[in-house]
Amino acid sequence: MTQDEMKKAVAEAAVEYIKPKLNKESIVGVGTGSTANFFIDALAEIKHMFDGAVASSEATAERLRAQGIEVFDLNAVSEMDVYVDGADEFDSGLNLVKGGGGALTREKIVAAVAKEFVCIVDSTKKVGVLGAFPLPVEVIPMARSYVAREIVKLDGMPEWREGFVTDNGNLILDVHDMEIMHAKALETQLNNIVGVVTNGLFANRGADVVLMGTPDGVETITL
Ligand SMILES: O=C(CO)[C@H](O)[C@H](O)COP(=O)(O)O
Repeated sequence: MTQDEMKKAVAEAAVEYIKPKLNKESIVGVGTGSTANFFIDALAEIKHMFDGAVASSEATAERLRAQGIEVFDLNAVSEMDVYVDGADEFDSGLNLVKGGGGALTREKIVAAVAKEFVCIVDSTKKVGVLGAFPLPVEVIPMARSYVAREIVKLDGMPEWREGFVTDNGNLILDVHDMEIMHAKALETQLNNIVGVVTNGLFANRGADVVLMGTPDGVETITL
């Protein structure tokens, strides 16, 4: 099975988490990236079961609309049962590193609103210790150098993702050489640096379920 086939399999499995709409509005939170794109394709097949979606990026919003799925402003949504998104890494505690596509802040906001976060990954994303994938940190442009210096004090090696601007008009520092032993604490510590918008650690609100595509099929992992 190729990596793409594993991504497609988990995306299709995630559709099972969409509850049919009963007497209330049913809005699905949708992540960003190649695995999330497979999920959007799978969602399009069951459009009749929900009212619309909240997108975690402009790219996702465009793809949802292209599939005929209505995109809602998060401010107009008071309740969301499920958020489905990929990840760059996950560990056995269902802590995640996300933001390879630069959409981490909106992803974290939509995940925060959802009752359940279903993370869809292929087996290459499973790690013993987070941090081999450079940890993205979204920063306000004028704070870039200051935040980079503060990250160096935390033993990280920040690299400016030059030329990339987030959907929020900010910049990304990718932090290399972090062996993340205390994900929750580091997530908070990075967020406390003035000028940081958010960082790609999803530990204080990690995934509730990870669906992992393997060559033998989809594994469901919960705590
Ligand atoms: O966090 C993300 C985007 O900001 C993605 O979920 C993450 O990068 C995984 O992407 P892919 O599904 O393409 O491997």
